Amino acid sequence: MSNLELLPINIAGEWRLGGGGESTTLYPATGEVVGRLRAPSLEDVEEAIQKADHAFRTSGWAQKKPHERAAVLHRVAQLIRERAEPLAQLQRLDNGKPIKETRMLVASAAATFQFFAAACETMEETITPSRGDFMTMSVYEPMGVVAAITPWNSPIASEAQKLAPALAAGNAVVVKPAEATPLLALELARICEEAGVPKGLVSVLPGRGSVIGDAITKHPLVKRVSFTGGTSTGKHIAHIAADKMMPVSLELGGKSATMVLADADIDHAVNGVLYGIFSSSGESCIAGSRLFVARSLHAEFMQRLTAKAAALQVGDPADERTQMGPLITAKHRESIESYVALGLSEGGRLLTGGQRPEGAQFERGYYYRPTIIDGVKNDWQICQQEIFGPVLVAMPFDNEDDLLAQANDSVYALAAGIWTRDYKSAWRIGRAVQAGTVWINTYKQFSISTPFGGWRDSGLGREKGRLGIQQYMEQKSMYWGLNDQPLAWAN
Ligand SMILES: NC(=O)c1ccc[n+]([C@@H]2O[C@H](COP(=O)([O-])OP(=O)(O)OC[C@H]3O[C@@H](n4cnc5c(N)ncnc54)[C@H](O)[C@@H]3O)[C@@H](O)[C@H]2O)c1
Ligand SMILES: O=S(=O)(O)c1ccc(CO)cc1
Repeated sequence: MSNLELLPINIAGEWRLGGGGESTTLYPATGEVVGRLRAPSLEDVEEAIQKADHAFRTSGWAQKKPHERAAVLHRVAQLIRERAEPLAQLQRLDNGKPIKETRMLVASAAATFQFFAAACETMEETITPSRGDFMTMSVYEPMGVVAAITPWNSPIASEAQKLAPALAAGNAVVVKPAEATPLLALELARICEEAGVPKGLVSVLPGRGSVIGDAITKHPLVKRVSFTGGTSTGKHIAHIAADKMMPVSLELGGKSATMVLADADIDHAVNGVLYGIFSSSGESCIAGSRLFVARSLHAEFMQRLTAKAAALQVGDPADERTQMGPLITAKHRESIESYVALGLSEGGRLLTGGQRPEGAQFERGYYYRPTIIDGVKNDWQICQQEIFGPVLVAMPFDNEDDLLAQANDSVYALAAGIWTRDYKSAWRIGRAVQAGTVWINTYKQFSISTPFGGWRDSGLGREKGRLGIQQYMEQKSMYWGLNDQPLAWAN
């Protein structure tokens, strides 16, 4: 497939080859080339941002009545649904996620556009009765050009989560997808164009983060960056933003605690813990990667968990039965292998996995077996660093205080899971655990109307939810004088 034609990229509505170097997208299950493009040059970035700003000011998108913008975004949702299967297959080729999961991601992308279409139509400016002889009004204005910088693990979902509210709010958007997975962002831009988003309002600039991402973030016409990715990149972006006094939202890494109490429904908890860590091959910011099990249940639970983990269907992402596909790249697999070696050298006990699967079907892809390391201590590096792969570390706890002290002892605070039949324990622990999202007797479930984001090193700001649109707008308070008398001094 390496004689594939070079794909055009979208520079402010013009589909053409970028002026930068060639980059290829590999299918992680086989290493085959599934996409080739030329990255944008820095001149292309400049042109895209200048034209996006021009389109923002002249296309009339920001001035459209909200229901008119909503109609276009509803069409985007409709087109995504009509093309759901090809989009799901493209996402599978782009990053190797099993087809069952990519179908869910595509459905969620359509729902995201639908939700923000409705949010834009129903968002009201507020008028408040006020002190004195004036009426006050709080209104929201679009910002101009905003940037969406996304990672490789769930491109269509993270791109929809940024594009939909940013467009709903009336902005122009520059999307910078991850180097490894540019294909979905390009398709989404085509769909937006077809649905009636004005030309020039959306650009897709794939390329190296340290070059293209940096140039976008620093550009004076870029008024906001919505970033999803690693914590160190997020901090770098926050520094640039501070210099520009630019608002940012940062959806970053995690090392989420899953807690199984002594009274948990064991079957459900085993299933939930497995899904929480091994779906998406653990390449998920919210992966439940640190497991705490009540000491009285620990031995039995680990035995059942290990047996089920070892039996998970690892294999071809195109196969409907596959539960775990390959990792994104050979290099990422090497990083996971070195984390496992580190955990074992720290004293962890390998219960299952810890190696590549054997067999002809695994030879070309970047596969790794579901891995569980027990007997760790929460302050070991294997428990503190985000691995972003199919590696679960497990340890017992003695009581609620001990559990909370360990669960909260992390620089990350993105998500947590609690498995218990006792609603009072669930409430107490759920309130005391430090995390942006807490799942009780479930895991890794989402509603577009519920805000999502992290605390501490897991991020700043929230995406989704009714207020998700407001982060793409500047708020303005207006005072209307109602007094016929001249303004008095010093009131
Ligand atoms: N909290 C969330 O919602 C969420 C969701 C998915 C992934 N993540 C996190 O993403 C990480 C994995 O993704 P990744 O490896 O692609 O992350 P990454 O930080 O390396 O890259 C993310 C994006 O940032 C770009 N980038 C890199 N350097 C940049 C710079 N200097 N300026 C601007 N942009 C730059 C990359 O090109 C890419 O598009 C994990 O840490 C994971 O936890 C978080
Ligand atoms: O890291 S992922 O599991 O892909 C993921 C996708 C979406 C969201 C928020 O909607 C969070 C994490």
